[in-house]
Amino acid sequence: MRCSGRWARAMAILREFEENCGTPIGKLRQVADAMAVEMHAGLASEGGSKLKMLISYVDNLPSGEENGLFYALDLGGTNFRVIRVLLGGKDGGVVKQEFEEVSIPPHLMTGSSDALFGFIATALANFVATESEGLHPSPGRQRELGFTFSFPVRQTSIASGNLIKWTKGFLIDDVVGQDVVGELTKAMERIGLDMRVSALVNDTIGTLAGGRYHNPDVIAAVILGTGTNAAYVERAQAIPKWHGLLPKSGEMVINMEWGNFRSSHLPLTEYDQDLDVESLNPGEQIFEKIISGMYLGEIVRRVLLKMAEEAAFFGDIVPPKLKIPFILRTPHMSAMHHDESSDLRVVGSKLKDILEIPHTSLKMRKAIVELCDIVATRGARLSAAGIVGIIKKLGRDTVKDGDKQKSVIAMDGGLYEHYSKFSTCMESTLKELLEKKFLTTSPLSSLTMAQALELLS
Ligand SMILES: Nc1ncnc2c1ncn2[C@@H]1O[C@H](COP(=O)(O)OP(=O)(O)O)[C@@H](O)[C@H]1O
Ligand SMILES: O=P(O)(O)OC[C@H]1O[C@@H](O)[C@H](O)[C@@H](O)[C@@H]1O
Repeated sequence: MRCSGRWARAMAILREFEENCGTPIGKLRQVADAMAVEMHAGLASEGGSKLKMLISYVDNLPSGEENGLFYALDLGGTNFRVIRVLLGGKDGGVVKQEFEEVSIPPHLMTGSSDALFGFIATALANFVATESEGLHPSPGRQRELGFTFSFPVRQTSIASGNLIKWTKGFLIDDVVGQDVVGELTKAMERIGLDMRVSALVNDTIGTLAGGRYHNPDVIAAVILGTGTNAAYVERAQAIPKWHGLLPKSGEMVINMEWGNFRSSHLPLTEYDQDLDVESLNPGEQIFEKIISGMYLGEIVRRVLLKMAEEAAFFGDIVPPKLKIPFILRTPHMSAMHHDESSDLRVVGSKLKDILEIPHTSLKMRKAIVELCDIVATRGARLSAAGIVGIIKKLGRDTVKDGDKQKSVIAMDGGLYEHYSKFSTCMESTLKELLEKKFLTTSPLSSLTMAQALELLS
């Protein structure tokens, strides 16, 4: 009786959580509409919305005919990458590329500016030293560097911008408000590395530019990695807060910083509130905290902890490791969620290896997989609603009769790339949102909305 009472209590906790995470199609439509409204508000004036809608100064996207040797570095929320690429012009495409990826030492995320940028400059110098034959710049030509920086920056030009705030797991006070290109340039000079930063872009804009290099129909980009964000191509005339010269192209890429989106329609739970309060940036990045890779595993841990504390889900003793924030990472959650074995042995091994919970029954493991599915489904469906918000803002959510318009969204990020149940759910939700919309407007169009919208990884 005691066990069955505990089991019932644990299942009640799980059912309540599932209820509060619900994303019925009507709610997703409200989220999409709210995203479009906030986009307009963020373009109208500085501070007009939680969406910063940052001007990127990128008003000319790649044509695919570029040529030459280029270096890039990408500072993300978890990984740091250095890349060199030789582009071969119209017919040559990407002739050769080499890259190295390193995990960012956690202590650098909360240390000093000199330590972080010194680490970056040194890694870059080491990479430049490995240039192989055929990958040298033309004699006398300074090496140029594209700097992809995955944090909100108020750009002051294509190659300069001041950090607005840190997000994800970073918190380095002496960089906030500083020009991150200046910080990197000083670090490169300190070690005698002769390179010029010719562009500073957010990683969503890098993804959009990379997508457009291959496909002229790319109009937006979404990152689902450690954090989440989106960028898209806006008409320069549609940016009231922009008082600069109108670009020749008539276009301006906008970094939405959609991770900071907030709406009363978002299905937030007590676990999300607690996670936010205890985070490095309380009150900020709420959308990011319920859909991106840094946080999904942590949400699962918090629900399991409540089930353990209030329903003795793992027995009379609450497993000590279960109390450690962020000990359960999203890749661990993903492995459990994708466990196809009949006895859910992957779930069992993760619980044993990560949380030191050696014995679990099959029905416990099934409940844990169900919990992973609830968290991932909410994140995936909200991501799709965000994309539909962009499409709606651009007036591309309906296809006029006979119109062959294609809207391609460039996708990137380790969560999207590796968590297949997440990305599959996101894509099916997009179809659900667009097909329904399509059927209520003009069912005779040559393209269904789902066909008119394509995701490019
Ligand atoms: N196998 C996986 N399953 C689910 N999520 C994953 C997996 N591997 C990585 N991730 C998520 O992707 C994030 C890394 O994203 P990535 O885009 O590679 O780097 P960054 O966020 O530093 O730019 C990790 O923080 C993690 O949350
Ligand atoms: O590539 P990452 O680390 O997942 O970053 C995605 C997004 O993470 C958010 O936290 C940042 O504010 C964005 O600027 C960034 O684009």
